[in-house]
Amino acid sequence: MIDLSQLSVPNRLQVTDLQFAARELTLLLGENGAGKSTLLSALAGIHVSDDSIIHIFDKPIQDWPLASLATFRAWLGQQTHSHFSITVEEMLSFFAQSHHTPDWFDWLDCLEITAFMNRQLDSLSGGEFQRVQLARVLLQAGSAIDEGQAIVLLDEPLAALDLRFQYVVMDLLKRLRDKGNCVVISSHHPEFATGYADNVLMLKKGQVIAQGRSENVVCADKLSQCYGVEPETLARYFAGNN
Ligand SMILES: Nc1ncnc2c1ncn2[C@@H]1O[C@H](COP(=O)(O)OP(=O)(O)OP(=O)(O)O)[C@@H](O)[C@H]1O
Repeated sequence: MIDLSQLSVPNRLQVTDLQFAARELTLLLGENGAGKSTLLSALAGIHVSDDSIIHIFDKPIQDWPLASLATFRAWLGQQTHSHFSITVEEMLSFFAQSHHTPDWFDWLDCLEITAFMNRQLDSLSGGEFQRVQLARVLLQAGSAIDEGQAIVLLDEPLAALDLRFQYVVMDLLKRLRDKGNCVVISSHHPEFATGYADNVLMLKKGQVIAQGRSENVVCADKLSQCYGVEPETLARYFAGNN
């Protein structure tokens, strides 16, 4: 679905030859400032330099009008609060108007949003707000997601979520992937690579330092290189997760 031949953002990111396929969930890992958001926003068609070569469904990304992209590309940026004094329901129904799908109710149920539909957006906790943002971006591309034809790009979808909701969201993303959608997310939770991600892409200082199947990439030496954490510390961390 996405074929990136070249992407160059001076002093931020330099990557070549990356493919993101249908029915695959890719996890982007990397320390703060590694370039994950820069990569995701370029794949989303935002801030793409003229000399970048990225094809979405075989068409150069620069040739896609943003309004067309928005119908099949779900994009979650990093946003921690709302600038609007409206209710959750008002905000979500704005996105529901043109893309109402049966999955809409499942997503609200799954993300447990129905209980606070009448609350003001700016009164929500960080995790509640993040769940509403996830519902919003899925809803926007709802029809394409339902048909398994969407590209779902989420920058730190697990940020602010408690442990249970981290699993809820990862399970939801896995279901979207299983429908045929292409899912690419960034996260600071490498432990979710196993059992959820088909591929892992590790970035450091704007370069890819490792990529491939989760079991080959998420190992102590590569994580140590990626984050600059001692292998012994990582071993303790992963032992604690078992
Ligand atoms: N608008 C901008 N102008 C200039 N430099 C930027 C801009 N946004 C980000 N950067 C820089 O680009 C680099 C990559 O940033 P990016 O946000 O892509 O990293 P990240 O991997 O998503 O980090 P984090 O885990 O902290 O979210 C960083 O050095 C950052 O300071």
